[in-house]
Amino acid sequence: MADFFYFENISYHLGAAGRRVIVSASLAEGGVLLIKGPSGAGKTTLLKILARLQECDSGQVFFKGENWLTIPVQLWRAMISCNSQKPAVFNGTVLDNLRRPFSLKIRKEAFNLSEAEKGLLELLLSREILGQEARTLSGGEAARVALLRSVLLNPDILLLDEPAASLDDKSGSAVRDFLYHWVRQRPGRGIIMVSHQHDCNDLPGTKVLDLGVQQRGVN
Ligand SMILES: Nc1ncnc2c1ncn2[C@@H]1O[C@H](COP(=O)(O)OP(=O)(O)OP(=O)(O)O)[C@@H](O)[C@H]1O
Repeated sequence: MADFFYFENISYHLGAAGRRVIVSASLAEGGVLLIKGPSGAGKTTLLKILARLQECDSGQVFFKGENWLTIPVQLWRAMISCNSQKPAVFNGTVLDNLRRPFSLKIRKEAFNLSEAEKGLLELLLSREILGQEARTLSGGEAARVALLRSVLLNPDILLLDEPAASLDDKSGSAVRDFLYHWVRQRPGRGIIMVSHQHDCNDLPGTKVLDLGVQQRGVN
């Protein structure tokens, strides 16, 4: 389904007087869109725009046929969940951190402990980590906990900024397996991911938007 999620002529500047980027691309249901390009090409900025955390100069985004501006921003952010390169870690244990957004979110699902434990194991983290102070986690552990927190909230689309950047090969591979399983596990999901990993390109349903090569992306 080509019109599951797409953006048209999204235009933005890199910094106050920086280069102008104009991009268009689409994401199929069950698919993955990889955003690539050199450092400073505007990959993170594009993710923030799609998450409605930052304004663009012009352009439109459509999700399931609806223009983004017709959807309240809080609802949009619940459906289109963004994980930054520097994951937010709050005071309290890992369990507190995983539970935290359930008291704030718009959706009605309750926190599911067994789903959280299953996710931890799939991400090569032990159940015992639930009792650990979240601020004592390593960078790679914190990144995986933040990813799990987003997934437990059951978004439609995950926007991920280099989810495997701080991980060793084994953990990075577990994260990629987890994500590719997640996106196909239920209909109505998709992933847009900034990634420098080359091993994702060949996976079925994966498209690449290269901000270093072209300003107008794939359609
Ligand atoms: N809030 C801001 N104010 C000023 N300049 C900014 C701001 N945000 C981003 N930039 C600039 O815009 C450019 C693109 O930044 P962005 O983080 O999108 O790049 P990137 O492609 O994700 O890079 P990297 O691969 O290094 O993470 C950079 O030159 C950055 O300094």
